[in-house]
Amino acid sequence: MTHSTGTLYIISAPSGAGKSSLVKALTDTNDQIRISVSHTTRAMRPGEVNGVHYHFVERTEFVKMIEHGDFLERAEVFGNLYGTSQSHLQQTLDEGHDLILEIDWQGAEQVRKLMPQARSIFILPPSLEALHQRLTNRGQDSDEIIEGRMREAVSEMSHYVDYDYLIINDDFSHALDDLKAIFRTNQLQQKRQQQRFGKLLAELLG
Ligand SMILES: Nc1ncnc2c1ncn2[C@@H]1O[C@H](COP(=O)(O)OP(=O)(O)OP(=O)(O)O)[C@@H](O)[C@H]1O
Ligand SMILES: Nc1nc2c(ncn2[C@@H]2O[C@H](COP(=O)(O)O)[C@@H](O)[C@H]2O)c(=O)[nH]1
Repeated sequence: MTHSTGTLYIISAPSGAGKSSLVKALTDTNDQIRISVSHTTRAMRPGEVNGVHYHFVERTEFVKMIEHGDFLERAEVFGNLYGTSQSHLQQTLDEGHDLILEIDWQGAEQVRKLMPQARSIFILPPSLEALHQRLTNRGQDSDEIIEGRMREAVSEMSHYVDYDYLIINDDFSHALDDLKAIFRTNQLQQKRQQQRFGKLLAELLG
């Protein structure tokens, strides 16, 4: 019996493109996939729960965690610090679960260098107008914050070429089908590799 580790997925998108909504819908129907909970110094939004949406920490605590080498990757995004803690990451993969990191392009670059086997997906909105509308409709950020995020959107989107897969989130259910297909394909490939490895091992061991 061979043991298969899970796959690490990086998912990036400009703020408001629908990344978290798609990831939540995906994991609601697939219990093999886990979502990494990042640390952030951003203020908590109404309805967010500490430890569920993020680990909300003060900047001083975040800096201490950097000094202790606690982060796999970290970045300053829209004036706040965000990072992926190393703890639980390898354990989750070793348990055979796929793990999703919802991180920006700077974090994605750092993870690719450390874990080149990670698969990466970029999500684009159908247009900048739609992106603005989604940020407004979400009703969670002030106009000033929304304008700041819109200013960063084009620069964030220019990094889509570095990713393995590109999804356009126009119609939500179509985008979700695309996302599910990526995971299904990778899970099949993993299974095939596992079977080949098992066969090879059986041959070698006689
Ligand atoms: N295909 C879609 N059509 C219309 N609205 C959508 C679509 N996908 C997501 N939304 C809505 O757009 C808003 C932003 O989505 P979401 O919070 O998932 O974005 P995000 O990329 O995770 O943003 P952030 O990076 O800021 O966390 C939400 O209100 C969500 O319901
Ligand atoms: N490099 C990292 N980027 C992260 C991480 N967690 C989230 N993010 C990025 O921040 C923006 C804004 O998120 P919001 O919750 O404030 O809307 C988001 O689009 C991600 O790209 C992380 O751990 N590392």
